[in-house]
Amino acid sequence: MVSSPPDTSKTTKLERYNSYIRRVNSTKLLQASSKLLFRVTLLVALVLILFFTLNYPPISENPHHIHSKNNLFSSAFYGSGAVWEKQVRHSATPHRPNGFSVLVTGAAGFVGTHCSLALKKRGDGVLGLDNFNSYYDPSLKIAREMLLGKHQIFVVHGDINDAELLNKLFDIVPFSHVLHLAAQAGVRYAMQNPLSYVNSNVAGFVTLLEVAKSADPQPAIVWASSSSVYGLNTQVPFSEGHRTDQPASLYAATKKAGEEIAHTYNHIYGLSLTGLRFFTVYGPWGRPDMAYFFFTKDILQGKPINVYVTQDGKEVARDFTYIDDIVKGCVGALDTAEKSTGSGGKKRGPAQLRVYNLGNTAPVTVNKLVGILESLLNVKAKKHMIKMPRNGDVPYTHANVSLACRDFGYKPTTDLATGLRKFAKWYTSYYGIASRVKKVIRSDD
Ligand SMILES: O=C(O)[C@H]1O[C@H](OP(=O)(O)OP(=O)(O)OC[C@H]2O[C@@H](n3ccc(=O)[nH]c3=O)[C@H](O)[C@@H]2O)[C@H](O)[C@@H](O)[C@H]1O
Repeated sequence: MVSSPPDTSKTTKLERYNSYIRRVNSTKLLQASSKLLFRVTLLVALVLILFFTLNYPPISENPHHIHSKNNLFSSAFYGSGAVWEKQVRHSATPHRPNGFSVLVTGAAGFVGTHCSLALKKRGDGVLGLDNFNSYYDPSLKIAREMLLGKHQIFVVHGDINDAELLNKLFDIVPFSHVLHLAAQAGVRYAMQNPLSYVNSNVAGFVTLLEVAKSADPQPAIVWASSSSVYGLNTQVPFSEGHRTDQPASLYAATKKAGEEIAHTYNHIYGLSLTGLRFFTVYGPWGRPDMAYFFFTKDILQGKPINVYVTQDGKEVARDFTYIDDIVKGCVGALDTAEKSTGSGGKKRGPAQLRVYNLGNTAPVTVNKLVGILESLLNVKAKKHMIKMPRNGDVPYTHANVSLACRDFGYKPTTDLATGLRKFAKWYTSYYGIASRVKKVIRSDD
């Protein structure tokens, strides 16, 4: 018996129909998912655009992006655009007849903040520039920036090595002066991170000078050199004419290089340049990497501190200089700075080239400094007297300031005990521990 083939016509139809439905469904699914994908991509793109627009420079470089949104003057939140330019121009515009228009580099730094406030207070226009690097706690720099913001001083977040940004700032503002304080500071850190000194103190300085020499008008430049350039010099007190060709640290060597570079730009392009050799500056809003600052912190926390003595057991001393005296010196140097003589990158005649010591003229041993802190804080320090490590430190500094006195009346007026009391008062209030350290508060009443 021959069996007839089974009737598959029904099942075949059904299968075809099912396969058709599957195809339709998968096409629909494909269309739906591509729509979804398109919308998600659009959303991500929008979020990214918003993120990068609102966070220029990037968050990693702009740690205070959250609080700065609401403060017109507290941050260069936009790296370009009409609003940003308006802020730059407004901040740099003087508010007194014949007032200066000063670009302050390192404006969120210790000396930069104090100088910016002093200049603004007397009616000069001040524009800050700072890269907010993390050499020490950037939150302190941010707090300083907020203080500047309260006084209508705008700080651009940027680096002195960014020639494009510098050119842009000079395009917007015809700066009469630059107070150049941005630098890699710290004597001993140079052994850990030597290239950061070359990058900021040499390359950054040259970048700034390159822009300044081409600017029209060329600004007069006052900049921070350092007492450390005296290095192994043994003649005291240190005078500007003494030898400075034996730096003891790379920090000192880069500051000395800055002085030579200043000579070159003055010689070739007619830039007016004044270098100020600061002597161990201290005070409120100071640098946490400096001994007086971290000694205060450690003493209050009951931690031991290392007090250095020389290799032959002698006490180490510094010509500690209070910040207000340094500010007066910086302002005096700006006030007496002559105009640069060049234009369009060409020298038109000889220009001013100066170097001054700005110190206190009264060296104090580090041991004595610790004694003053102990009495202010009412805490006994756990002192370890150890031999000064061979890391670039010098045993002694002492400034002769007669040149600065002659040329702009520089006369330091704050002794170490008075200045440290002001520092300790600020420190305990800033870190919210004033009530624990009653003596500081009482003594300032
Ligand atoms: O005039 C300058 O041009 C420089 O001044 C400052 O350098 P210095 O004078 O070395 O200040 P700072 O470190 O506070 O040490 C103070 C004293 O404490 C001693 N010191 C230091 C550390 C320690 O643990 N123990 C100690 O005894 C140490 O031996 C020293 O005797 C700036 O930091 C620098 O950026 C630059 O501006």
